[in-house]
Amino acid sequence: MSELRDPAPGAAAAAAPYDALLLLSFGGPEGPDDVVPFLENVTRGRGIPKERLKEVGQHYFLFGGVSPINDQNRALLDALRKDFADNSLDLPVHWGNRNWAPYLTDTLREMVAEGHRRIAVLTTSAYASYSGCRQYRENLAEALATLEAEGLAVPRVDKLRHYFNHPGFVRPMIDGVLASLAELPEDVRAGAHLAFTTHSIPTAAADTSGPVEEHGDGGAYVREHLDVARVIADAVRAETGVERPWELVYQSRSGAPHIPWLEPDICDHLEALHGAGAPAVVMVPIGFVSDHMEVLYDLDTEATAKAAELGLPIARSATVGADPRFAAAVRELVVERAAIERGQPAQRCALGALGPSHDLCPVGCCPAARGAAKPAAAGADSPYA
Ligand SMILES: CC1=C(CCC(=O)O)c2cc3nc(cc4[nH]c(cc5[nH]c(cc1n2)c(C)c5CCC(=O)O)c(CCC(=O)O)c4C)C(CCC(=O)O)=C3C
Ligand SMILES: [Fe+2]
Repeated sequence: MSELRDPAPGAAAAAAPYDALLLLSFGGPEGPDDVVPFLENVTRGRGIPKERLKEVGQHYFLFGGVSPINDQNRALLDALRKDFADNSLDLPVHWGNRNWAPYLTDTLREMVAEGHRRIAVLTTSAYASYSGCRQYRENLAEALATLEAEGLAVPRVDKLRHYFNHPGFVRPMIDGVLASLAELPEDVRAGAHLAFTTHSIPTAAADTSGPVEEHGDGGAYVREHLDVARVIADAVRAETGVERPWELVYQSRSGAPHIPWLEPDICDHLEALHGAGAPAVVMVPIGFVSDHMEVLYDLDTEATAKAAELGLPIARSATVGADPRFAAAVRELVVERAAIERGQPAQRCALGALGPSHDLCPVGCCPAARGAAKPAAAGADSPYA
């Protein structure tokens, strides 16, 4: 079909050397019978207490055993395909997950069978950290090793740079905060605080997130989130003319209680804000790409119930999801990286103070906390070209 279109001059070559994009995500259960096996996939070898697993299973059962993440990814696939078609970027988009069907290895096997050899990878995780970056790179290496063992061609996979500060990721969230403020009762709107939230991770993982020179004191993970929070808070102030207190807080902690994770938790934060007389709060889930379970349960259910109990007016702003500006940002990231791989100049958009993130994770980036180091693809230490 694509041969029948009349591409804009140069557009057909804009993705070269890439011949496909892979959307790489977390995966989630599609019904009640999937919940326990899914949780086993997620937590294999990770030392999550049984009690916590039972509790998280309940979150999924509350939603009929269906994770919202799969439909979110289907919507993002549609948005990407539409954006690429509208902009004559002739690049097929495939989808594979770490923890549930469609599994990454199966998707890569199909892509190889279709003849794809040079694949750009977009993960549904915007920031540096072991869980959000290296673990996906390990999953890619494991999948490539499986293909190799099956005697199949091993494609080259390049992970697109972290997009936490890309305007196409940040601007929809700014609009989301403005919309949430408008939803609050008028008498508390001007005094509303902003609570930026992200996934808590062990402090040891935060401290070693990002390239080695960024390790220490929250590492790249905390620094990147603070930069995005500041950009959004500044833009909201510029738009509303109101200076609002804001803070970066955390949610969705798991792991054993004696291991320190990033704090404060959103629920404790709401309590503290209420105690200090804050009239209202907007929760801004900057750490998440779509409205998956962490957002729908931990914020929209648990934290929202906490606020109701306190009598604290609260709103939760939108994640980017399948926003067309995010789809366009992904196209820009592909075209940018493709130019770099061809040795040509590229436009690298970024808001905030940190600048565009690296293309290739350097050696020592986001190490795993436990066990021997596993091979990781799409980085300077990749065993694959
Ligand atoms: C940084 C980060 C992100 C954000 C970046 C990104 O998006 O990748 C994220 C996203 C997600 N996490 C998800 C689900 C889970 N995460 C868990 C456990 C953990 N997450 C961690 C970190 C992160 N997780 C960590 C350090 C653990 C401890 C165990 C380990 O070291 O691996 C567990 C086990 C039970 C529990 O919660 O304890 C579940 C079920 C889903 C799917 C939701 C859905 O189904 O809609 C999504 C998008
Ligand atoms: Fe998680």
